[in-house]
Amino acid sequence: MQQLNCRSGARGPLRIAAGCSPRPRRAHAFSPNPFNPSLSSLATSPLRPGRLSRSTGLQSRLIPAGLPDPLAVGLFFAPGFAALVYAYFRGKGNLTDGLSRLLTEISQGYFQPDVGGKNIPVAQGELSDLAGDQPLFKALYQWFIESGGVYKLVFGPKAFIVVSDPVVVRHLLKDNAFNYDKGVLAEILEPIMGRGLIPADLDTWRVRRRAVVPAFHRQYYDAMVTMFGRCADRSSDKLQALVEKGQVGLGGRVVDMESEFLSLGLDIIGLGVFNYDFGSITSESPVIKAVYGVLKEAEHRSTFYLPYWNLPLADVLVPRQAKFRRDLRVINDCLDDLIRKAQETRVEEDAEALQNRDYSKLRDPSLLRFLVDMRGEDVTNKQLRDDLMTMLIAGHETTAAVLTWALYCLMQSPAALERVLREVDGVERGGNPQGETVADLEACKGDPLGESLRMYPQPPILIRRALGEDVLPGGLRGDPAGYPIGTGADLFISVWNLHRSPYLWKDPDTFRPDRFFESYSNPDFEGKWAGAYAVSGGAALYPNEVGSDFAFIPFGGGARKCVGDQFAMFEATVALAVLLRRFSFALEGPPEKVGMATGATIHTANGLMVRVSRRTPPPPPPAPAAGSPREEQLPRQPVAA
Ligand code: HEM
Repeated sequence: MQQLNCRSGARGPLRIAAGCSPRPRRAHAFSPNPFNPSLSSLATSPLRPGRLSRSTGLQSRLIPAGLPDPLAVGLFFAPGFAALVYAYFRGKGNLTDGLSRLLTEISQGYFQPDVGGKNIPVAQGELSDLAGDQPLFKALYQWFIESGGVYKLVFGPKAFIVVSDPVVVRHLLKDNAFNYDKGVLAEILEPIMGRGLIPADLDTWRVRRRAVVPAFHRQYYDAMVTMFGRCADRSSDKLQALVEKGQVGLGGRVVDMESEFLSLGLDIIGLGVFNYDFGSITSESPVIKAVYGVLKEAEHRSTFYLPYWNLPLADVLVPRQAKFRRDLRVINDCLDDLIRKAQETRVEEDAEALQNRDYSKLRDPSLLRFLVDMRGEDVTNKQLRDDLMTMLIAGHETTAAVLTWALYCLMQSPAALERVLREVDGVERGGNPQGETVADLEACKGDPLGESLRMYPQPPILIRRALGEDVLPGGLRGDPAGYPIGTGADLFISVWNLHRSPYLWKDPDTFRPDRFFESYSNPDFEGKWAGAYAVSGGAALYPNEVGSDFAFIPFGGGARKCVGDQFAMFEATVALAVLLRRFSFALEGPPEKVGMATGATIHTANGLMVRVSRRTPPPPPPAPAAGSPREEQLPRQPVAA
């Protein structure tokens, strides 16, 4: 573990401390973008020890909202040149650090609005200290161990409060959830998702959430599970063909399974959300290319320092912005066409009648159909498009990433894999899981999938911005008086830290699906954290934030919790079951070679290269006698208390 020096009120040439920015909507030009705070594109030197101090809590605004654009543009570019000079004359020669130091001095000199958080410990250092070879969410872990569950991370004139404590997370996501919006994340996503659920302002969110949630109902899931099986069969057939080509003398064929899961995820989300078959498992099309282009751009924006997309004439002057616009147009045209067709065939009914339609006979069971047919929902086409785009993006990479890391973990854990195989061979009885069987699969109830989501949360960081003043609870060993923060304070909820916290989990870095059958508590919380009780095998579909009192938040929690959680868990379960039954997977090369990179989700740095070979499943065991406990058939390894 890297050592960090603590000192109070550090000042001097290396210091970059400033404070939280109060919503500089127009140009928070120099804030690193935390949607994916890897900063890898900025890093020019390896991670070095940073310094921690108690903050003076200076808050800054770089460019006040309301400035005319030409001035904003001038302010936007000028510091870049100045930073070059500054970095040069301060003898460091690192543009990023020079820029950051310069901004600190400017912000401390001229812009010091107060958004609170004065008593929160501050992590300080060069920007390059915070980056390096590893993604930033991993660097955040080191500061967490040093400075506790609430600390401030400062970049130039911006600061983010990093939260890794379940007591504080519960406060942010549940107890005082409506005091927060998505802040910087919404600013990045708004050009793509408009006012879809993720970036939506609270008023829009309330209306759309009420409309969208009923669309995820029992019959819909049954239809989806059948569709998941069909798409997984397509993936299987493709793998089968690849394996047959490479089988002779090689013991299998090396395939990038991450890429296969991305294709599978895209086809599934297209069919489930707007009944559009991308067919990406087997082909390429302009729409698929455009979707990947937009996803890539979203990711790039999340790692880039300057919001070039807000600049006047960016569409003309910045080639990637021009490409982004073209890609967005292709997708929007496709979505508009689907929406138009759905509008033309609209049959209005109330939500209950819609849920009781016979989904086994529906040609279009999609969410779009439901949303268009809902009585009284005079929603604009633009809003519908925003909703669909949001779900397309939110539901694609996330599930693919879960499958990628679940397979990665299972390939290295023969005992866990063996248990999953016994189950999929037994429960499926030769066919794909259907609506009634899928929830019986322990894999679905979360053991391996839940455990891989614990180790590789998607996304690894949630983002919030305070809409009003608040006092964050102190949490474990924090300030007992709590931490007052003001309007505009930006927060990272580090799901990675929470899920790997040594205060919340036994062996946090070990893949151990059985952990969800155990209970865990920590008296150091002095009753403020209820602990995690055994959740698997119970009524919950998967281990979740309720059973862990916000120590485990794979789908967030509270009002803004993921609407697609069950969709995703069913999808991942079916895909895993279908593929594991037909194929054997072995990691090609050492696990470290896989590496980690982060965008909106954690993906591999080098692909998940896997040797795939055919597997002959054993004959299914006899059906269990009515009422016999499942546990007898599926003995589990004993788990240490
Ligand atoms: C394993 C897959 C998935 C994971 C890990 C995941 C994770 C999450 C998380 C953590 C949030 C909360 C974000 C926050 O609080 O800032 C969220 C929100 C959301 N997710 Fe998912 N998600 C997944 C799949 C899906 C799918 C399949 C869909 C759609 C079909 C979806 C749609 C959404 C939407 C619309 C929101 C915003 C909810 C709101 O603000 O009301 N997600 N997701």
